[in-house]
Amino acid sequence: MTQTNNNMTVNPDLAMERAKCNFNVLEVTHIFDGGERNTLQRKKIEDVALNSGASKDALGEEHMSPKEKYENAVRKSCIYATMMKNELAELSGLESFGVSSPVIRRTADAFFKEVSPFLLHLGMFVPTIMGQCTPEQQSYWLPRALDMQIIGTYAQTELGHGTFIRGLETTATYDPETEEFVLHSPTLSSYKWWAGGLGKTVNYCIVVAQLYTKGECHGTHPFIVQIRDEDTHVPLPGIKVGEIGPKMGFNTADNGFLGFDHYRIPREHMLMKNAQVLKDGTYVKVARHGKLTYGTMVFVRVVLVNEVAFNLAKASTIAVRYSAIRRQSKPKPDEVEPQILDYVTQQHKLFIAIATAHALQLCSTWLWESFSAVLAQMKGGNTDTLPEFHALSSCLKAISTSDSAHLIEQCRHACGGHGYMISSGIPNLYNFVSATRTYEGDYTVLLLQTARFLVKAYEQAEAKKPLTPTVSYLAHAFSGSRATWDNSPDGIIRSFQALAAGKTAVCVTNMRKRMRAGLSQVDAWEMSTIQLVAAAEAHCRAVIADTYRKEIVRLTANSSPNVKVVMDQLTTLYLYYWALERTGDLLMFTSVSQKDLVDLQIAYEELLLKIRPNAVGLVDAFDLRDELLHSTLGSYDGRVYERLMEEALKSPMNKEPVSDAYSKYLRPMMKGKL
Ligand SMILES: CCCCCCCCCC/C=C\CCCCC/C=C/C(=O)SCCNC(=O)CCNC(=O)[C@H](O)C(C)(C)COP(=O)(O)OP(=O)(O)OC[C@H]1O[C@@H](n2cnc3c(N)ncnc32)[C@H](O)[C@@H]1OP(=O)(O)O
Ligand SMILES: Cc1cc2nc3c(=O)[nH]c(=O)nc-3n(C[C@H](O)[C@H](O)[C@H](O)COP(=O)(O)OP(=O)(O)OC[C@H]3O[C@@H](n4cnc5c(N)ncnc54)[C@H](O)[C@@H]3O)c2cc1C
Repeated sequence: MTQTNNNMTVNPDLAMERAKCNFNVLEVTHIFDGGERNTLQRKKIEDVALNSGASKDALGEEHMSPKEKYENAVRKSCIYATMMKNELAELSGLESFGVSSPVIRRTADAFFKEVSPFLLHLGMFVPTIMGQCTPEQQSYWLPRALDMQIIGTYAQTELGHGTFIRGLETTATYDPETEEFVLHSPTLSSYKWWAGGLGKTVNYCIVVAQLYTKGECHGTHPFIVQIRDEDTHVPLPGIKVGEIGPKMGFNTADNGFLGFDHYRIPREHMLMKNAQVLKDGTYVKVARHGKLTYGTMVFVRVVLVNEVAFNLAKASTIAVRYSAIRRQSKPKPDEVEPQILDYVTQQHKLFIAIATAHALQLCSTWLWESFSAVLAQMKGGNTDTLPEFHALSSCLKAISTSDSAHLIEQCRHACGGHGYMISSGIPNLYNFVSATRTYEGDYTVLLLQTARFLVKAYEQAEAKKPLTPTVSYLAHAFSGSRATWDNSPDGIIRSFQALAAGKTAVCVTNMRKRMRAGLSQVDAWEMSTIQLVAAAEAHCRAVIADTYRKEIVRLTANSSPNVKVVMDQLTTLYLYYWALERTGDLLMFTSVSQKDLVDLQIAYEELLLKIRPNAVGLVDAFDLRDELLHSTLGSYDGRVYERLMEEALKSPMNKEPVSDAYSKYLRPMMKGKL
């Protein structure tokens, strides 16, 4: 058991599940924390952040008005930020510890059922200062931002444009007379829209605007802009700012709008690491790659893979624990109603969620390490690996957010009616994660970025030129025969690669055909985009499967035999699941036969039964404290029905025996007096 409480009464079904788990849960926790030392450190941090009870609300957040919810979120953000500066900072010592560290995320999530109004400050404002400022600018802004003397956000998206950054309309025109930039919003569609914390919380923001100097436009560049008085918080003259209104989720994030009326900022407030405007207005390009100003977005895409893996782990913990205590139906009349976890269809819904949380977490660590390597190379002036990394981070961001949102919704389905309750915790998880599919680059748009890279790589392979590591499998795309099917894990990964190569080849062939028929290159590309998205998705699935498998083999090399077995079962389940989801593609691009697929389905079903006894152990190994789950259905003790009733009784609707609506409306209507 990874979470103990001596006085806790645990639901007997959950206790039974824990007793029959045949592997060492703590050993698996250590694997995913990156070692025992990290687990101990994380627990220490969680104890400091959560044991005081500061994360709790007197009244459930869901019963508050929007204004109360926001104020409560600010209150807790301030408590949390102060804790981060003091107690938590002192406890840090792990190499990866930082504002975006998964450890911080774990504790922060206990404070916020939705999100903190400081999310963009820590998630994008601070990283932009770190990534886009010159050393002098950094030494001025960073200490103030880290100390929370100023609070900022990242205002890039406008009413009219989000995806197409080059289409942004806000202008920053340099005036050499005063050595200032004049920020202006020329149209309604140029108003900044969406930035988190902008509505009411922040006093500064990064504004992305079209830079004009000496009458010439140099494209979009980032600026640091003060929008509210540092003392009174009143918006400064020339600034029009407000909150954008209720959303599906993120309702404590005060996403905002922002317009400028010829608003002046000092020249030094342009972030000048990658490009500069000199005092006389001369534009100087510093960076060797034109897209380095997009760096914060790339950073957040990397962070998001971890973010959604964590939220999927929460949803699967809730749904698996609930499925262990929930009994329903009577397939065998002489026996008691089974736990719903015993239904194979339920296992099919849930075990892939556990495996995906593992796969994405390991991919996120691997992606983070690749990112660090790319950054190190860029420090030395080498940007050669950036295109491959952009392609990789784009597709991993797209697929991880989309798969996680889908599987969190599947976890809700697995909890039946109770999963629909806000108190189950799942709706908030879904609302949060479904937004990640859109923000920081829409799903389709990012997969098309990966597809651009794949097509270029395919053409290189065709010309027998060397390929970068993540697409090296394309070299085998020209053998002329279909890939040989083999149901071993490595064989299935090779088939996924064959599928990605085959789909890319189809796209290239179709585009060439269309161009021969007279279409322009742009139109031929456009007509092929459905298939290009599918090719990029297939590529990404091959990358995830390969990384997951390799990392598990590496990380369990010294594990105990039962841990090795259960981790191997889960990776195999992941491979079988996706092979069975893509049978049509496998029939097109590999030698797989109908019999092979029937056999694979049976092997998959048998695997579900093997994993079943360890299901609760597997989610316990995520080691998510109850404070993080915010769930009546998923708490460690499994007291589901008691918690559901306790929460229902907290509803303000139950405060009065008879609602005012009775005397106002119901009674007059029923007595015919309305
Ligand atoms: C107390 C509280 C505690 C709280 C805890 C806090 C903890 C924090 C942890 C959480 C962390 C983060 C949470 C953050 C929440 C974020 C909320 C949301 C924010 C946002 O959404 S910000 C806005 C994001 N916007 C986007 O992503 C826009 C998407 N669009 C694009 O990226 C691009 O425009 C594009 C990719 C669609 C195309 O760009 P464009 O300029 O038009 O280029 P093209 O001409 O198409 O391409 C030219 C070539 O350039 C290549 N390219 C494009 N982008 C890149 C890149 N980034 N890097 C490298 N190369 C790039 C492109 O591929 C082309 O190449 P080619 O010509 O094919 O060779
Ligand atoms: C909760 C939330 C928080 C956000 N926070 C911030 C923030 O803090 N700061 C900030 O600057 N922004 C923020 N955003 C904005 C976000 O980054 C954008 O909404 C996102 O990048 C998508 O852009 P869009 O809204 O312009 O969608 P659109 O591009 O208009 O997408 C609409 C549809 O058009 C399709 N489409 C668009 N272009 C193409 C194309 N070239 N090819 C094929 N299909 C295409 C898309 O696939 C999609 O189906 C936030 C958004 C949300 C939802």
